[in-house]
Amino acid sequence: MTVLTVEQLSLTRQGQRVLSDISFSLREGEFLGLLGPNGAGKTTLLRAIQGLLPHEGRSSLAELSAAERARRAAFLPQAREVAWPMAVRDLVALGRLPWTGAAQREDHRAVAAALARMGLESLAARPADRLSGGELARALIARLLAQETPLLLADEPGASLDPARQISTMELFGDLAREGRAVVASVHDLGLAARYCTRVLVLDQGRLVADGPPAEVLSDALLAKVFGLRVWRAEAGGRPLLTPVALT
Ligand SMILES: Nc1ncnc2c1ncn2[C@@H]1O[C@H](COP(=O)(O)OP(=O)(O)OP(=O)(O)O)[C@@H](O)[C@H]1O
Repeated sequence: MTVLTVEQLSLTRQGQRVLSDISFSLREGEFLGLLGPNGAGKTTLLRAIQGLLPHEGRSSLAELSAAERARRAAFLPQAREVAWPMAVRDLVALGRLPWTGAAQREDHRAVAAALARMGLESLAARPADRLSGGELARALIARLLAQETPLLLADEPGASLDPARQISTMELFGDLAREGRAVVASVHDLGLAARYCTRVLVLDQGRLVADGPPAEVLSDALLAKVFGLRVWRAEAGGRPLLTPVALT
């Protein structure tokens, strides 16, 4: 089933074309990596498809009412900050607001499951402004999970996480996709994207320059042209492994 349709989406900010004619659709079961150099338009696209920025063209998600959109899609923004010193458990429970907005049994289950999935049980009562950067990042991912939406949108979910937690987060998103949800994540680590995403979109200066399975899309020619990189390649368990080794 299609969970998101984006058609000819374009966006201009302060006279500059930031996104040009982006079209793609996403089905349940897909873990889509949004790739591109700094300034390529990844954050702008993640926000525009939710209707958070005025744009031309269409996004099926942006057309929904705010309440319905919150039941369809959860969003992890790039900024890892909390405005109040609320307990981690309460921060994660904010993900439940689109559903009941009250402390129902289902909300407690979803919050507990999200805390457990991010290994945060022992920090649940800690005020969120007294967490390390990586712990706060995990709490915000737990809030994303607690929303229990068919579609998850995450802007650099690996930012601030140690290498093992970056891997476990990518594995978690892969598991969610296999369970029938759909995930879109902007990712700078090409190795992680190649290994865990089922599909990648590559943006370059606001244009969609490639869309497909990582093993096909992340060719030497594309990586050199878009990222200015050479990579070392191997394969493990049927999945591509790649590590940037030099600037071209
Ligand atoms: N508020 C703004 N006003 C004007 N231009 C903006 C604004 N925010 C971002 N831009 C521009 O839009 C373009 C795309 O930015 P965006 O943040 O979407 O890139 P990105 O691919 O997410 O980059 P990064 O990898 O650095 O996070 C950039 O050229 C940026 O300078």
